[in-house]
Amino acid sequence: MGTMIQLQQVGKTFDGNHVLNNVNLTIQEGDFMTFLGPSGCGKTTTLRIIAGLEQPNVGIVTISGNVVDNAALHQHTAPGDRGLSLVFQSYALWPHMTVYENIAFGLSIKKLGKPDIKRKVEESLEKMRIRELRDRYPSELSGGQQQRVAIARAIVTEPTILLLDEPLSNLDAKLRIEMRTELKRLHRDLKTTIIYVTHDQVEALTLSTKIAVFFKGQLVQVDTPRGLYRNPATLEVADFIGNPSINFVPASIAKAGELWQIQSELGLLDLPLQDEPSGDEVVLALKPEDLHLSEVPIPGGIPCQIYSVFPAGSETLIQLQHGEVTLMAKTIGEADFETDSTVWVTFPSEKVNVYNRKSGSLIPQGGALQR
Ligand SMILES: Nc1ncnc2c1ncn2[C@@H]1O[C@H](COP(=O)(O)OP(=O)(O)OP(=O)(O)O)[C@@H](O)[C@H]1O
Repeated sequence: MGTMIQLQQVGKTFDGNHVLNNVNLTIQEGDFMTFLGPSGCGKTTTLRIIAGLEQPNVGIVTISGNVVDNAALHQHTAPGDRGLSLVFQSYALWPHMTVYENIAFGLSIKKLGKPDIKRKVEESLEKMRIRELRDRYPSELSGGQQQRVAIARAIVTEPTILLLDEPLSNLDAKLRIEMRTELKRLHRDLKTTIIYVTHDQVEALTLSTKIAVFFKGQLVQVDTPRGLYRNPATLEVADFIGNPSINFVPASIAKAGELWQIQSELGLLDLPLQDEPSGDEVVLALKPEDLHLSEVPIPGGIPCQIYSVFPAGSETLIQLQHGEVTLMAKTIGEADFETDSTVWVTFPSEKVNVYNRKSGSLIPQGGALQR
């Protein structure tokens, strides 16, 4: 798999405001790369720069080995000349054309024969499950139906790169999940490189092969969904990923032989770390699902008060109190815990993430051998 798209030190300012700073990113052929981050962090701007709709003020953009933007040389290749079929799902549908005609349009300008066009349009209608809408006009469609037509129109030309900006945002919860399945299958079947913008972490985690996380115009982490979920690179990312939010516990740290001894309200913890902490203050991050609750005292169990219980059908959230520390635990299924009763909490020490308190950066666990 070759490199499809590369951004080197890309920066963008709008009216003197830096909306992208020093973005370095490589997208491989066949990746399903999702840009994830809170509103206004620069995801769409990055996508538009790749498409050529926006010009970076700084940096170089390369597509399939060709430089398409070099800010220093004032070099800019127009969107249509980037040697790719770029398709924005958000492009509006043609109002005077039926669904069928909208989808067929891209093929007819490619001068495909009528029978081929018909077959391909029928296929993409089928894939998006909108066959019954083929003769309607866009004004006769719901927002979600329009989105599905737009995706069908995007995939019918079999582009090498598909750019999708929040394509499922208008769909209701059930349809969203169905369409996620369809998009995932599409990616597998078409082997297209997909770049996908969303602020929905579940969507990012379920669909992508890689996720690029943006915060305030900075690219803070590029990782697989699993890597991102297990080891968020900063406290900010850790706070953003996971529902309910991850638990943070301030702690102090000191070297103890081969290990590091970490002291917090939850007690003492000895961990191997790959790097030296940048000071003696750290923050521990514990995922709600990694906390195990016992109704009887167990060795190493931290006594906690049940503050509140939130049953949610398939899972139960339990808010716990230990001294000044509040913890959220998540268990699968129904759980009958009495409010104000005591439980004993344990967690696997290898699942704990340690962050430098000042810089917010992760100090990965593991000895030198695991580097
Ligand atoms: N044409 C423009 N002129 C001025 N400012 C702009 C322009 N386009 C984007 N911005 C600003 O750049 C920042 C990044 O915008 P961008 O659309 O890339 O964010 P985003 O992460 O995609 O957000 P959202 O999820 O809300 O779409 C925002 O502060 C936005 O207001």
